[in-house]
Amino acid sequence: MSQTAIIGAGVMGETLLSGLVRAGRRVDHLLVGEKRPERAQELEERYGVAVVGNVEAATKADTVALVVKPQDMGEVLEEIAGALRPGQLVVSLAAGITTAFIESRVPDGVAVVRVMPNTPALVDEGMAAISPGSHCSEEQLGEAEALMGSVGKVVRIPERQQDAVTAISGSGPAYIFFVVESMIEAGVHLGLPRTTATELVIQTLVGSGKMLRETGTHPTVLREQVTSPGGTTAAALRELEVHKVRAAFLAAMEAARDRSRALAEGS
Ligand SMILES: NC(=O)C1=CN([C@@H]2O[C@H](COP(=O)(O)OP(=O)(O)OC[C@H]3O[C@@H](n4cnc5c(N)ncnc54)[C@H](O)[C@@H]3O)[C@@H](O)[C@H]2O)C=CC1
Ligand SMILES: O=C(O)[C@@H]1CCC=N1
Repeated sequence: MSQTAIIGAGVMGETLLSGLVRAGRRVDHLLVGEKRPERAQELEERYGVAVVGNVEAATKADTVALVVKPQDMGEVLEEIAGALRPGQLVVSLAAGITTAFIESRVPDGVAVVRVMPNTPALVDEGMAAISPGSHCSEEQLGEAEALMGSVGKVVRIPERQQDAVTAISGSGPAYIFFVVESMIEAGVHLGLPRTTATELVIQTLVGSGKMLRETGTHPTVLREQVTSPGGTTAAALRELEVHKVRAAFLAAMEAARDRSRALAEGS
């Protein structure tokens, strides 16, 4: 069995680590590189995984997953480049960072795959989009697909779509949680106990998500089924249109896409 290293074990690094462990990956086939000593200790205690220096992780692993912030990527690549060798696979989960950026900092023959994951991977319901770099074989892309497939769904996309994907599914869970928070607050304003409002909103979200996935029916049709002529839903949706919520979603996701592009330029 090949060795996989995860360099940068914050929110997303631990999400991947925990998913691999849940999927049955032996911890002695995993290595972690993590800068903060207290975090390293926490992960060693929680998973029994070896936390080692980045250079050791990169040397021993066949697949190296880079899960540091985009701003830290240059420093990490500089540190591990000398330890990398042709045939290894580097999988980057960082927003904005292009395969060309990584390829220009690692030895020739190291394959690179760019991934945009999301946090529902923590409950094996992740959505990841993967794009191969310029010297990545079908087998190596398949390895990255299997890595992310252990924590959810995976799609292959051209790299030029990665900034848009980051805006939709990468950041997407935050928008959904924002809507959930807003609906709970509204319930409290309408006089419901907070616990009741929370239970109502979460189950409504889960039920609606399940309907979308299991019926395959278009969201517009599902929305129309809830909207009785002259009824309560029509009254609410009219307010959302008056407040330009649809336009706000478009502007928000354009801003996220633009921020992903800017991260590639190091800002
Ligand atoms: N949190 C999210 O929802 C998503 C995050 N991502 C990407 O994942 C990457 C990580 O994001 P988060 O986990 O949220 O950030 P985070 O800040 O929680 O984790 C980053 C980790 O990297 C460690 N680190 C920093 N420099 C290091 C170095 N030189 N060597 C070893 N470890 C180092 C930090 O100590 C920290 O534990 C980012 O590039 C982000 O764009 C992608 C999709 C979703
Ligand atoms: O906010 C961010 O930059 C990262 C990338 C996608 C989700 N979180």
